[in-house]
Amino acid sequence: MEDFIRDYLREKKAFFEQISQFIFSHPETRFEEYESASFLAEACEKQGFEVEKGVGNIATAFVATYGKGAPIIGFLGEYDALSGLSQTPNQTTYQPLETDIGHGCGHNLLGTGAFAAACAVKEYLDKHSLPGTVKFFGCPGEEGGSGKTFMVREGVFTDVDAALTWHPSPVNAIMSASSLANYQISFAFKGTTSHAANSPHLGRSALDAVELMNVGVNYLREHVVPEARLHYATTNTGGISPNVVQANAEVLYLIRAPKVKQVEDMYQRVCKIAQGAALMTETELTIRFDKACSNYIPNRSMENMLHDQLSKSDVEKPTEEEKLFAKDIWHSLTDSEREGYLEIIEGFVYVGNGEEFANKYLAETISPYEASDKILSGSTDVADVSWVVPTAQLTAATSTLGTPLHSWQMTAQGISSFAHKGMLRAAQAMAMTGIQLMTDSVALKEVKEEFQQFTKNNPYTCPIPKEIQPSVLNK
Ligand SMILES: Nc1ccc(C(=O)N[C@@H](CCC(=O)O)C(=O)O)cc1
Repeated sequence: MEDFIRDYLREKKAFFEQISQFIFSHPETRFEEYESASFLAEACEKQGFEVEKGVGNIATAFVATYGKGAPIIGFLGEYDALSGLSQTPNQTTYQPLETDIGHGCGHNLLGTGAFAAACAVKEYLDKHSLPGTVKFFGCPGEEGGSGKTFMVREGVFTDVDAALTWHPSPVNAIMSASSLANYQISFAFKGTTSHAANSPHLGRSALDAVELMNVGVNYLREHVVPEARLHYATTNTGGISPNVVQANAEVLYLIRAPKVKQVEDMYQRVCKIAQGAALMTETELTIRFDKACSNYIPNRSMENMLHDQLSKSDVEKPTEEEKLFAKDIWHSLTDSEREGYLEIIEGFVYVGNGEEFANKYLAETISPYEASDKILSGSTDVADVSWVVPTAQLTAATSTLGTPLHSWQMTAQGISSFAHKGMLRAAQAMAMTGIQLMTDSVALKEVKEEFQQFTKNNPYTCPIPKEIQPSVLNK
């Protein structure tokens, strides 16, 4: 089986690279991934999958299905990009492009790798006339959108027995840690315009309200759980004229903590601060819930399987050219980024002291597996899938050690030959685990029992209120 998967993915390397390149060169932000989603969906159709578009009431979400009956194994693919992260690929200096959007989190690789895994499983099922269904989930809006959380709420994953996914990074490891739950909410203040010099007493400044709210939240930070994170972006400053009192201003808050309940409590307190700011400035406050996601629930049985398969994965060694490119990327990082390279990979649950990386810029080894009880300081909507379907995720080395996510260097390496090798390594490990789950009923049973054990005592509630629909980025 291993040989079949490896050979299949090697043979189709150029095909998958071209898909990753297409997504990379059509970067689109949350819920506007029209080009990327149709390209991938069409590729699924051409491979013989049946495609249902617009699932979960999201235009850029889709499910591609192949096969018959149980078990149903799902691969989760993302393809959204980020604002502010455009960069000329394969360059080692900062060279943003005219378009502001770029693949600074490697989702062109993520989506394509998961698709490649689904294709490899399909080929294997075909060859051996095996029962079972493979599904590729086209999941939009991971960045600031929680697309999968909406999809979970709409029942898109209901019939799936197990789900697999991965994320690009500088190392090969099993992402066995939890992640932070979060809420994203917009606070809009409405005041009264006025001449800022002639009649300032008649104006009521919405911008003042935003500033006072931010000051209030700065004081809140001292009194929340230590893992909590509170970020904000001022999405409307009210205009560019200092001599006009700003009548409309808006701030978007991202509130994170290990548990949804903790996020909810902080959210209630942030709302009080916003109300206080409105009271102080005599402005009117409108609160709009934007999106939310849960904390990630690991499945140890599946992680063990995934680690065994990842350890069997085999890709071509880095070339001299790739090593030189990586060296230049390494030197483009700041001192703190280089010094903190271990911290970054520990965030992906790399286990070790880094000694195997001495004088190296690219990881070639597979990290030992550890059932981590850590909580990553980031969030992912894969978390909501993990509450309703047994889920496991790995990470594969696609970038130079020290490369932070959401950096121009991450975009710069997004379609490099090394990144594509990592993408195919991830596809191999996921496909082999998928087949194992489909053919070894004892293994699947163990995975499902562990999941049921958890859900029995921890029922899932979607953190996004019923009436909230996905929305595009406020540009
Ligand atoms: N394996 C990973 C999965 C997600 C991320 C990540 O950066 N996620 C965004 C998602 C934010 C959101 O939930 O809106 C973040 O934490 O800021 C990082 C590594």
